[in-house]
Amino acid sequence: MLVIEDEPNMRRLIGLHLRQDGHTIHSVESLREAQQTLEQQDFDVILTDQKLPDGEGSRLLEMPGSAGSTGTVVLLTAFGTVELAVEAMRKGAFDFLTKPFAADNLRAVIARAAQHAQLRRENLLLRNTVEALEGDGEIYGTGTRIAALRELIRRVGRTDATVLITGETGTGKELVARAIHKLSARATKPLVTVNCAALPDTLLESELFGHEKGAFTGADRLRHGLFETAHQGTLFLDEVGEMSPNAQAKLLRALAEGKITRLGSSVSRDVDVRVLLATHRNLLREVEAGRFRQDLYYRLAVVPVEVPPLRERAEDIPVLAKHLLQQIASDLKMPVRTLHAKALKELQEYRYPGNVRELRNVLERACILSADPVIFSVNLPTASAATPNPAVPEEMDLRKALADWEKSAIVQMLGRTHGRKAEAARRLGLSKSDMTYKLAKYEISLPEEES
Ligand SMILES: Nc1ncnc2c1ncn2[C@@H]1O[C@H](COP(=O)(O)OP(=O)(O)OP(=O)(O)O)[C@@H](O)[C@H]1O
Repeated sequence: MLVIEDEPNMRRLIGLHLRQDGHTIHSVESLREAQQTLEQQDFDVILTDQKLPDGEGSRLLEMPGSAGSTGTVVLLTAFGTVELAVEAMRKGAFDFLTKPFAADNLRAVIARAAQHAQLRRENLLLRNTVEALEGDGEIYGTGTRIAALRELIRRVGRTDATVLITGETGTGKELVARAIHKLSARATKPLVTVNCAALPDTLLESELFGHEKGAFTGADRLRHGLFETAHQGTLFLDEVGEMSPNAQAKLLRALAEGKITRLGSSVSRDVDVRVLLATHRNLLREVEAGRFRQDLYYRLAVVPVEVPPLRERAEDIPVLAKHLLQQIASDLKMPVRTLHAKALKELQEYRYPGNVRELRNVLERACILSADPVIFSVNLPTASAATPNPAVPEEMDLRKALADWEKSAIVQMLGRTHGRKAEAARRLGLSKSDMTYKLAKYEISLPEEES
């Protein structure tokens, strides 16, 4: 609790009564001191005298970033100023007490205020839990790579380390972030997620760090940044590779010093936030290209967690597919479909440029289209199926990539046809002379009798 009262006797009396009820109390004597304290720290309940040496206590309700928005405010008013108190309640004060008051009265009002603050906190928590329940949060998979990932999550979960989660799109990076948060000591505090790619530069900054009223055109009121919202909890910055240099500099400061500054403000605030980040980019390459700050990279990459692409863990597909089919059935309110062995085989041979998210889409389509409770065949996008790795990197030599792919397709097909050139050419849709030309071009040699 924060108590703002300039009369020493009254301050002592209030402290005496409330400490008896187990409240922890911080006292100040003026509005100015109160504001400074509130800039550094949040309180559940704020009990303020209305008549303070430097102004009216109810002004706290209007000050940026203070009482009204973060704590439950109770006003102490002199006898005869009840109208003032009622007006303050309209502005968001929780209750008021008229001096002189009975100790019991004080304790009862503060107890209710504390309960209100507690409810508010629980409400926030509940909202987080509901969000987390959207998926059951479990990372499905039976393979060794998923087992290693789970083990790593368990280890970093217990710490407060900044974790950089990398992996292709749809591999489950957000799921990993949720799992880490859930295992941490911050699990009962908020997990706040921001997609850095979804917001333009300046908006991202004000979203993360907040802004004061009037900080820029359109900033018509104070806004708390998500760093403040995530106080004592976890902030998950998705697609961090897309951050502008400006935002990167501010993020670096927040991580290095544990302080943030709202746009348009000169006051820096302490924040206690654990940061998790994800990107589908190779950040080291972004550093080399001068698009990502090196100092920030080294701060982020303390504990890298890599989520492997789905095509490298086909052994996980049976379990994942089963789980996703149940999820789909419940989402679409339809009976659970099962997979025929043939369909499962098709799924395990596909390369999934969109990873688990794509697997889910494929299954959802199959569920909707299949009249049978058993899915015999899934409709996989053939164009991508024939492409070696459709996730296009930041820069590439397309001609070389195509040549490599062509060579690899020919070698694979020759393997399948046990080196029979004519058969391989037929299956690849090539003429015999084309095939001869390409074998020479790629220096593919065949056993004498076959070539
Ligand atoms: N191992 C897994 N077990 C269960 N569900 C998974 C698993 N991996 C991914 N999913 C599901 O796949 C979908 C995509 O996962 P998620 O959003 O975490 O991917 P992402 O890597 O963060 O994607 P992006 O890079 O596009 O943000 C989600 O619905 C998630 O629940």
